[in-house]
Amino acid sequence: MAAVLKSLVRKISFGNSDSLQLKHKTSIQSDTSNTGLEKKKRKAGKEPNKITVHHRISNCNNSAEYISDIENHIISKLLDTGRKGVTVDHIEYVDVPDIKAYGKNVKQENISTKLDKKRIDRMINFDYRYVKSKQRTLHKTVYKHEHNADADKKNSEETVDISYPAVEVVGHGSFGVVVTTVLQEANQKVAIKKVLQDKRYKNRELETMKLLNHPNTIGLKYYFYEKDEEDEVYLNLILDYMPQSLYQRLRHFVHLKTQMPRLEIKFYAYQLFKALNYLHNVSQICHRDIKPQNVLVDPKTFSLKICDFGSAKSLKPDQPNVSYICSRYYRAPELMFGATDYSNQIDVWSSACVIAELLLGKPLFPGESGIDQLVEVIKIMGIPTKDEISGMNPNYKDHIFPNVKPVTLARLLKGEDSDALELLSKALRYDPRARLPPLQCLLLKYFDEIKSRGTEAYVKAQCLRIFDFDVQTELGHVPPAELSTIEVALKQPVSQASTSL
Ligand SMILES: Nc1ncnc2c1ncn2[C@@H]1O[C@H](COP(=O)(O)OP(=O)(O)OP(=O)(O)O)[C@@H](O)[C@H]1O
Repeated sequence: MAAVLKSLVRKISFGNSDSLQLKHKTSIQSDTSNTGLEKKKRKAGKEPNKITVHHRISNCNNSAEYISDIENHIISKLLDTGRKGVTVDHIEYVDVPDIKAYGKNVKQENISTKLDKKRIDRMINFDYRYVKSKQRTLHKTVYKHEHNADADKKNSEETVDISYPAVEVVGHGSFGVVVTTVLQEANQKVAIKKVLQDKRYKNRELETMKLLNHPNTIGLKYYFYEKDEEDEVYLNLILDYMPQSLYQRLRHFVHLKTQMPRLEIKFYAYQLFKALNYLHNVSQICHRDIKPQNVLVDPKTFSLKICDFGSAKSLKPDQPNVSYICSRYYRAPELMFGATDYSNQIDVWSSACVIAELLLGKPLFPGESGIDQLVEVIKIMGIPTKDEISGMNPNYKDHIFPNVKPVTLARLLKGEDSDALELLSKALRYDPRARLPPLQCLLLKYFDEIKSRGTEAYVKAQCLRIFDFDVQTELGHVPPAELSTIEVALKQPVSQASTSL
């Protein structure tokens, strides 16, 4: 089977032109010769200089990973050749192999139907224009972002000049490209996220990032705008650099057919909830798209920072919010029930899904569609009770559910210690009001291991300063009567904390 996997070959064809072709909407075709676009180009005598890339994928677990692999391949090709104005015309399926999914052989007889068409369309229509040659040094005048803790004073917006060699693409999503580079003045590695700016609106991601100042959220250093030849404005966010996303880190272990070390998971889980406590209570922001791709880590130090605040929002109790947010596998059930008055607790559900995925090596609820997502949740968590449904969305009347005997979290996690199960079962409650808030998650027994003095884990935790909480801000929402107990419990195992009180 390995041989078949290794020979997974895809053909990617793209054309080269100085004028922009990216506004064209093309569709995926197994044969380009008869597409409307091809016919049009031939008629106009503008057949672009065609290149076919044979792309060899060594391993591939799912369609998203497969597409992202192709995308990265195209971008590195563009960087190598210094090409501009490239359009991906089509993706052609050459071979249909069996694919290994999380260690199991899965027959992918019809991969083209399994691929997420939206994602392929996005890639075909993706703007590759600003992928520039590796060689040049860029000089920019940028706004320097300095967080001002004093809420009355505005964040400073002085401009400074920076320069950096052009870039290496590390990732891209629906809204832009992320590249990494080194700022020459400070010899500092950074990531630059470039997004198309809708002139009619303030960019919410920039506004959100200006509010943030926490070791577990990605920091904004500078930002600048630039225009392309078509007068489109792009916003560039210059961010703290982190070596990997949790998605990449997990893939590393899956490919090695090993598990992510349990202690490493614990460090990430702790910092994830610590970041949520800050976002929800200090910045008053709900991230709304927690997923492994949006959690960045440094596997050497185990430090963690949440990124991508493009969907983040300050939720106000009297204002409705869209329920079609958050990536499918990580979507809280109240969103699937169409709630528009949901709370910050949707992030707790998503984070628990991420932690479960690290433990299991595969997504906990891998729904294939919006509705299938709820079925996946019910398969493990069981059918929600009437009260739970009302806690998610009191207006939801349609109560027909598949009659399934739940697998249960306990059975799914039977190899894990009971403390991990306690954390997940308290964070994965249907009713968001019963779901444990982030600060309470940090007090669970699961985290005692990293609080035990004299251990290596404790030394690592001290280096990361993960037990440092700002009492005024991060613990500002704690009732005064509970503050000292919680402060102690955050720093040492709960049993020790209670004996010292
Ligand atoms: N500061 C950073 N340091 C290193 N890599 C980063 C950084 N920010 C983002 N990345 C990489 O780029 C990817 C995409 O970033 P981000 O999620 O912010 O973009 P996006 O366009 O909003 O993506 P999506 O639409 O998929 O949510 C991340 O998954 C990560 O791999």
